[in-house]
Amino acid sequence: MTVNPIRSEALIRLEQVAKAYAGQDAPLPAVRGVSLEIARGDIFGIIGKSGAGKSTLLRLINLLERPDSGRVIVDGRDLTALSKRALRTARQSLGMIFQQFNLLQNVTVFENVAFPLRVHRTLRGEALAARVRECLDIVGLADKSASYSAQLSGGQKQRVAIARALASQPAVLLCDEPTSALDTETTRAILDVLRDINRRLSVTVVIVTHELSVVRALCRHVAVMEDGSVVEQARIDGHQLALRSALGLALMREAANPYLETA
Ligand SMILES: Nc1ncnc2c1ncn2[C@@H]1O[C@H](COP(=O)(O)OP(=O)(O)OP(=O)(O)O)[C@@H](O)[C@H]1O
Repeated sequence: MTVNPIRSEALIRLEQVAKAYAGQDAPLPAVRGVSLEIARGDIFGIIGKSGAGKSTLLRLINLLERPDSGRVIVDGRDLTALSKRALRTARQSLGMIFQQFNLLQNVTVFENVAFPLRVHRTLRGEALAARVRECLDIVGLADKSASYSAQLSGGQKQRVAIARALASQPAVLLCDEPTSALDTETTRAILDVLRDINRRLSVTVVIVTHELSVVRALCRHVAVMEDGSVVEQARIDGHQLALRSALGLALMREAANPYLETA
């Protein structure tokens, strides 16, 4: 069952989005007609076990995956109805970060952050340099501008990726398992950065994770996914989260006893 709590203002609205990948004999459904709303300014978690369709759902929001059916509405615009060119522009308001950081290896931190601004010709010269410095400052890496990715720790790499995602001043930051490659302490620091960006810059954060502790620490709302469907949505109040679905209860049991964790 998909529950849709009433929200003040939906920045992101998914209407019955479905996506199947080509299989050997028949298409393999990854997301099965999901509808949900994410409010402007929210920090929204998507949790579930491996293969549940979380990453696919996230990639449907910026149309990195195009839905087979359904509509993706961001800030009142139906992305599925846009031309390629209009979609390229619309995507600039949807920043994204990944588990493996996806930095360019052969250029400096500065050039990594400058990359989207150069590609989209948003800024140049001193204005571009000022924007890059501003973004590196937000993630606490102002002193690493001239470093290369190989010289950085995992946490620093993810900070650079966040700075790069912020360069185009997005309204939304889509985060695909951003802390799964990081240790506990670094995870906490990256979650602090994401919380700070949400609060100070009013960026709406959508985060895919298989860790309930990440949802508890960071999110205000969560959707639980199982086998391509959202089986439950819940609000997190002061880090308190009570899930009721069978999967939600299992996730809570596993989080209480990490040795059981299988996600
Ligand atoms: N590019 C692809 N081509 C074919 N099948 C895919 C592709 N991407 C995902 N799938 C399949 O779609 C289903 C959902 O995958 P998805 O990565 O969205 O799940 P997930 O919940 O994010 O899992 P994980 O936590 O392991 O990343 C899985 O069965 C997966 O094997």
